[in-house]
Amino acid sequence: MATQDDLKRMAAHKALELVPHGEYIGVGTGSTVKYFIEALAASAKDIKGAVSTSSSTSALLRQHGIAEVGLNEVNGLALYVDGADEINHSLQMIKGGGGALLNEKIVASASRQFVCIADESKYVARLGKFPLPVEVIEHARSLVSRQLLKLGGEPELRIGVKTDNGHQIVDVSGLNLDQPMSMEDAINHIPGVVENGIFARRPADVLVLARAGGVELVYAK
Ligand SMILES: O=C[C@H](O)[C@H](O)[C@H](O)COP(=O)(O)O
Repeated sequence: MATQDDLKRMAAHKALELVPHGEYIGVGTGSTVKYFIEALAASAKDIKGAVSTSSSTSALLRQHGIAEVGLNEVNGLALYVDGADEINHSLQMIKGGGGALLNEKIVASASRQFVCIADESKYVARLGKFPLPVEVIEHARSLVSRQLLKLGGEPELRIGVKTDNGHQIVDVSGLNLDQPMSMEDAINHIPGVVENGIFARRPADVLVLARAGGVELVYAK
C-alpha cells in the first residue's frame, strides 16, 4: 500500500509535467516540495532559476544544484509549486504548517500559475480542521491573540519558533472558515498580524492530487 510519502512523491513527479522550459519558477516549502526539488534536479527541465520561499528550500536548491534567484531580480514568475496543509474544492488553502506562509504568499502572488502538490489527506470539503498559522510581530502577540479569540478561534503560540522573517507564529484552532476570503482579510486587518495562512485571495490554479489509485489534476470548481 502506498504511504503518504509515496503519494507526496507521486504528486511532486507529476507536477514536473507542468513546469515550462526556460522560465523562472517559484518554489514553496515543506516535505512535498522537497520531493519536487529532487525530481526537478533529476529531470531535463532547463528552468532559468528558482525563487525560494524559505531558508530550508534555499538549502535544498543549493544541494541539488538549482540556481536561486531573488524575487527582486525577476519580472514575475511563470509558475509557483507548493504543498498545502489543507486544500478545498475551490483550491483555497491553509498553509504555514512549516512556518513559511509569508514568503509563500508573496512568491505565489508574483506567479502566473499556482500548482499545488498534495496527497489525498490534504484535500477537504471544508477548511479549518488544521489549525490556522498566523504570523505575528512578537510584541503584539497577546493583543493579536485576544482579537483572534473574538473571531472565534483558540490561539496557541508555536513555542520556540521564529520565522525566517523574525516573527512568531500563533496556531489558531476552531475558526469558522466557511468564508475563507473574509476571514483572510479580517485576520490580516488586526494590527500586529504580518500574514495568515489562508490562501483564498490567491488560491491554487491546479491541484496535483495523489491518491492510492493514481495522480489526477484537479481544477477549481
Ligand atoms: O509553511 C509551510 C508550507 O505552507 C507547506 O506548504 C505546508 O505546510 C505543507 O507542507 P508538507 O508538504 O510538508 O505537508
